[in-house]
Amino acid sequence: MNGLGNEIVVLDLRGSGLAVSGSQARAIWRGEGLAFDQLMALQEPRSPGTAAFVTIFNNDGSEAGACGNGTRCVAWTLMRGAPDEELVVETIAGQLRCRRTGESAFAVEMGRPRLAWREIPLAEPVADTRNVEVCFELDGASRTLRASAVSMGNPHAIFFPRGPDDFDLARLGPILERHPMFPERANISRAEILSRTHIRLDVWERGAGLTRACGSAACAALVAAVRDGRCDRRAIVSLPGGDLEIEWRGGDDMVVMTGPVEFEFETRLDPALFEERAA
Ligand SMILES: N[C@@H](CCC[C@H](N)C(=O)O)C(=O)O
Repeated sequence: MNGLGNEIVVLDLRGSGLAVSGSQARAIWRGEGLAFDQLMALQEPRSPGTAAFVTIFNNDGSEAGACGNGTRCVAWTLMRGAPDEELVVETIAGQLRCRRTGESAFAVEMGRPRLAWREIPLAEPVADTRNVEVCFELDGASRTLRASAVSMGNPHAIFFPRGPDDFDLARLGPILERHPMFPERANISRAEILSRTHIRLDVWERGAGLTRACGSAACAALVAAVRDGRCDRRAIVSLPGGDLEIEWRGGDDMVVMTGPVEFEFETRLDPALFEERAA
């Protein structure tokens, strides 16, 4: 499947008694036609009232606590052929309520943003996480950039450069993703405020690189823009793959992401094959 071109494999392991490891996820990514940005592995629910437990892998085999585009794909998969219009899934970061808003469109309550330095996490105390100083060497010269850091269940650093040419994401993404300030690495975004209700966003994803869209980054970017007083609480976030609507609700602090999904194809995997490839 894909969510705005963010390539997602939904692997339904419910009822199989199987689990997938990081090295198996990497092996699946090498399977023919299966290259993904994220793999969403569905397992039996762990908490009452939830439809499935979802383990999220990036294509480098690392695990993530959140994936907005992938969660919409999971909602589509779980609601397929069922009359349900709403369900809750669980990840290591918490429970996410998903609601159908159109034939192939879903709204996901992505959780409350975590803004304290320990929660993101950052490597050292930072009083104002809207203004995190990141120093590094590039071409033999020292550079300092400032990011707004937000966790949406996964760590995000949002940069607001003067113009897109001031921030070469393909070059800076891999350096900043692994910067010592981000002990669990970070998703790196370049954001441009087009108006109070419109943000343009490009994302270098932790564990996956440049992608056409990243739902949790879109949420983090709106939160960062609202914290700076630059955007209203509801805005369109335009990514290379298309638009997401993001709202950071004032009442309950919840961030809600709404957008489409696309089904591409379905196949069956032989677990033995991927055991061999992972070895
Ligand atoms: N594509 C995702 C984010 C996936 C996880 C991320 N790369 C991480 O490691 O935190 C999205 O749509 O949110």
